[in-house]
This record gives sequence, C-alpha cells and structure tokens, in this order.
Amino acid sequence: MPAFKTLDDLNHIAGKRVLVRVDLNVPVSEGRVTDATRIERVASTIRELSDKGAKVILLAHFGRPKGQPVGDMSLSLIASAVEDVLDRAVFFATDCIGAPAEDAIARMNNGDILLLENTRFHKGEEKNEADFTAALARNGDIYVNDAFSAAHRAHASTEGLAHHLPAYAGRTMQAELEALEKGLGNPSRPVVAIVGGAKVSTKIDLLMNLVKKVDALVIGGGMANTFLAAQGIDVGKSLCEHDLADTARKIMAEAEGAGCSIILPVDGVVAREFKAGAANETVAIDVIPSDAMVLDVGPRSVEKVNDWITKAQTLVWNGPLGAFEIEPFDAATVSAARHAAERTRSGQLVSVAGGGDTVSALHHAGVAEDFTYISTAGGAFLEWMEGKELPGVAVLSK
Ligand SMILES: Nc1ncnc2c1ncn2[C@@H]1O[C@H](COP(=O)(O)OP(=O)(O)OP(=O)(O)O)[C@@H](O)[C@H]1O
Ligand SMILES: O=C(O)[C@H](O)COP(=O)(O)O
Repeated sequence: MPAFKTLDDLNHIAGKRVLVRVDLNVPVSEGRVTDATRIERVASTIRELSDKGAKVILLAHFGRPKGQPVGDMSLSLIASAVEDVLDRAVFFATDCIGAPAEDAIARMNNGDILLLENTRFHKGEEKNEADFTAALARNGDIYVNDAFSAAHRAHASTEGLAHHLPAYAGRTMQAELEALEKGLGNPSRPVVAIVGGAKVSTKIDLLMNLVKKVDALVIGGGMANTFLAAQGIDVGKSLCEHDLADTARKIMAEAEGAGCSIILPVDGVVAREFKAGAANETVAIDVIPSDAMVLDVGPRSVEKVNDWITKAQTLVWNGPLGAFEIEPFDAATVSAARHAAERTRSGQLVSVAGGGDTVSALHHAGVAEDFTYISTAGGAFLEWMEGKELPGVAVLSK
C-alpha cells in the first residue's frame, strides 16, 4: 500500500486551521437525513482534531449542482444532522471561499467546528481550477482528506488542495484504505470475490480486473444469466444482455488464463412475475422454462458458494446473488451473507463489501455489523475494484 500520512503524524495543531474534506453526500427526504452513516464515519476524525484544539473547517459537496448555488443542495440542510451525530456545535458559512468563509473562520476559537457551503456551488471545484483551489487553500494551514467515497474525483477539494497544503488521511480514509489493502492489495489467500447484481454492462472492467487478482469469482444475480447464455444455456425470460455474450466469453477466457475459477449457478429459483411472493420453483440451470425468469440462484448453487466462502481467507463482495428486495428471492444472498459473517466473527475470514444494494442486502440479512469492513463508497469502491488509481488517494501518497 502506498505510504501516506495520518492523524498520528499531526502534532501541535492547537489553533491551526485544518481543512477536512468529508463526504456529506447523504440521502435526504422531506428535509431530513434518512441515513447518517457517512456522517457517523467521519465523526471520529472531526472529534479528534477538535479535541487537539484545531479549528476544524469542513469541506464537502452535496448533490451535483453543476457549479452554481442550488437551494436544495445547500449543506445548511445537513448541518444539524452533523451536530446531532457529533453532539457538538457546528457553525455554518454560506460560501466555501471569500468573505463569508474568511469571516466565519476569523470568529472560530480553538476546537470549534465550521461547515462551509457546498464546494460544487463553484465551477472551479469539479474543474480543479488553480484559482479556486488557491482560494480554498488560503483558509487552511493543513489539509485532511477523510472522503474516500469522493476520492475517485480529481476535484479541487479532493485532489487539488493536497498540492497546496501538508496533506493527511483522516481516520475513515485510513480505515478504508487499510481494509481495501487486506481485501485485494495484499490479501490472505485464497481470495474469493462474489459479484452479482443486475447487469454485466456496468461491471465489465471490475470483472476483468478481479479475474486477475482472485482465486475464485462467484458470479450471481442477473449478470450470471449473460454468462450462462454465452455458454449456450437458454435463460428463458431472465434478465440477460445477449449482446455481451462475447464479453462474457472473454472474461471467462481471461479467468482461465489467470488460474481463477469462475463459479456460475447450477440451479436457479424461477418465477413468472417480478414481485414478492410470486409462485416459484427451483430448476436445474439447463432446464429453465422458456416463459420464466431466474430471480435467485438455487440451493445447490448456494452450497457451492458457501463451500468457497469456507475455503476462503478473504472475501470481496459487490452485488447481490438474487433479487433480494423481494422475498423469497433473497434466500441465496441471505444464506451466503450469514455464512460469511459467521466465518468473519470466528476470525477465519476477512470480508469486505461495498455497493449501495450490497450494503442494503447485508443489512437485510442482519449481518452488516459482522463484516470486517463495509464501504460507504459507491463509485469510488467500484473504481477501486476495477483496479483504477483514485486521484484523491494517489495524491495523499505523494
Ligand atoms: N436474477 C436477477 N434478476 C433481476 N434482477 C436482479 C437479479 N439478481 C439481482 N438483481 C438486482 O440487482 C440489483 C442490485 O445490483 P447492483 O449491481 O445495482 O448492486 P450494487 O452494486 O450493490 O448497488 P449500487 O449500484 O446501488 O451501488 C438489485 O436491484 C437486484 O434486484
Ligand atoms: O455519493 C457518492 O458516491 C460520492 O459522494 C461522490 O458523489 P458524485 O458521484 O456526485 O461525485
């Protein structure tokens, strides 16, 4: 793992202005934050810096306002949720640069916490413009990046600032990078990856990268159908990207060349309707009725997946094995999740998972707390699984 500085390297910071990039891009409904996980994840960094007497100045984006102020994307809507999580006062400035920011910072006492308005209200943020970055940098002495989930963006507040100020990884960034290193960087073997979800098309780069890194790749969910169809199996009315048959064959050939076992379903739970409680039956994968669709992998397949989880020392998971939102098609995902959780609890498995639906599925199975690490990142986690360099991480290690 590339070396980077952490908060352990930051001493004597009382009175210093620390610009902390956090990810406050949280779901909001009717003015209320409906999931504060991302805020909870950055709380330890904020508290630690504040306890050391730093003036903690939070930088974040919210939504995609495209370089201009948009009312319902104001971080003023999130400030009280940050206060609730921290149980400390959080001041707010109506702009992240210029007089509003400077005046608010001038009023700060040591240990105070200030949230600056959405960085994406300025065009310079996403363009990583030199003038805008310099304007942000003028408000700080030190830069801490605690937003792994925004580190795939080379923006002023996620990348540019590290060229202007001494740069450090916050506690969440540090934990995420350490967990990901255990997952794919330098993992204990065998490493098994489970990739599921709806479509192959959104995960081609990810699959191509994984077959080079893992010992076994379990393919489930809707995307398994594309692989099965590419092998000449009739998948009936199942979700299937027939035009990606060549891509699927290429991924399988790459896997063979790299010595990675591809584990495809050998049976499936099929139904005629995509709805909870729909009449269903379990069939062998080569006799899928032409008017039915596979909505979950079957029990024999789950047994195979669980055998691989038993053999594995490391598990990386993105995408559910079936349509887990509608019962009973959650069965395979729940079974594999619980088995992985049990192995993790007993210290025999390092388990790392990410992806919005994946995290929901693990919560649904009641085991999200038991995994070694659950990433709150969406795009950044996927790009990491694709083997891409994340600009916000790369710059910290320079
Ligand atoms: N056999 C199937 N047929 C149809 N849809 C399926 C099937 N198996 C899984 N899915 C769907 O795949 C979706 C989840 O896949 P996705 O790739 O989006 O997961 P993710 O990467 O964890 O989530 P996100 O994209 O939100 O980060 C779910 O909505 C689920 O219903
Ligand atoms: O929600 C996310 O995944 C991050 O906050 C990044 O947001 P973005 O996709 O709008 O850059």
